[in-house]
Amino acid sequence: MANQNGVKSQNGTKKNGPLETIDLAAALEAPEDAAPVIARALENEGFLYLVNIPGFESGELFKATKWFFDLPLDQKMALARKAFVPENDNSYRGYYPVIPGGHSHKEAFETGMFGDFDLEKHKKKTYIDGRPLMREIVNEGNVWPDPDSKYPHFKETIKKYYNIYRKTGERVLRLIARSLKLEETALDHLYQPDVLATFRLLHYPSRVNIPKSEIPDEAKDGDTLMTTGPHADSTYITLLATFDNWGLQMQQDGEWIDVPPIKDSLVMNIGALMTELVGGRFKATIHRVVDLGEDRYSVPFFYSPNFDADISKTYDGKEIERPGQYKKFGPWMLNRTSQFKEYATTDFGVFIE
Ligand SMILES: O=C(O)CCC(=O)C(=O)O
Ligand SMILES: [Fe+2]
Repeated sequence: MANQNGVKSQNGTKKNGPLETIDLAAALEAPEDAAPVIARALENEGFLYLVNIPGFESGELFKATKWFFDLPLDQKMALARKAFVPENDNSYRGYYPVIPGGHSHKEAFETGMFGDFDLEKHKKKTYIDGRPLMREIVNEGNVWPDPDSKYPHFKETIKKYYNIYRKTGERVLRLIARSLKLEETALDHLYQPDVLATFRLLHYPSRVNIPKSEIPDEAKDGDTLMTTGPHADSTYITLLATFDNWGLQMQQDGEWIDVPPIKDSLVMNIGALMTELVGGRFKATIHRVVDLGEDRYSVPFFYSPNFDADISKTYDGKEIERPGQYKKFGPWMLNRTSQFKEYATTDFGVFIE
């Protein structure tokens, strides 16, 4: 397993195992020092750690996450997306249960858009030939467990951490803009009025006690049992709390390398769209999650631009060729999302300019 103790690298920044560690509070004080370190980490590993993140305290988020998944299944299913419970109204946000039979073995609770966005205005759904509008699906708002439950602060806690992750993403993107020799705020307009991001609480129940013969081959790599198979993330940047869990591994030179837990850190990695927008300069590194015999919890935030953000050109103005000729972020992202089994039966609706 990788070394969990930080070692000093030559430029004085701390490396934890294979990865660079960015002290975010210090990076905000001296962005000109941090920006090149971030760029180098994204070019070389595609992963790094953020620590000393203003406002972020993983224990509080873990408590809320664990509380949610400990709810009885019927209370969680009351929040399930329409694809799982047809009488529910929520198509995009909410809960999805474990879908047995694949490499991906997890339940999730998803929220998004808390910023300045007026969700009430967007609650209504319009149908064209029986199909909803894509824009309204992504703006449908969040669903919440019964407010009379024993954990009345769940919604406030999730909202608080959504905003901490979002702010962190914005800060890191400014450092990335700087590292690309752009104005620090050059990319900000892509993230207003709010990001079309997903904040996902995850629980991976362990399958070690299930007979091996009942576990699908796609979840096995020799003797290693996976709970999420090898993949690259789709969008811009992923910010991920792994709490004190091992299990996350990234691929480097054909080897699987552990990404060990570090207290109060967020692991950050790059998605495929960011790779395209920076002309291939940053890596969308393949990673997976291994089942180590215990239930695992994690909380990623898939930080993305807004629905209408133009993704047709690189940041230095070169046309991007991609299948489907998607020019706007929203339809591109939903097409990609529908390729995951958790969304395969979801109708994301009709796209109108
Ligand atoms: O749970 C983790 O540690 C990683 C999750 C992940 O890779 C993903 O959701 O894309
Ligand atoms: Fe991932």
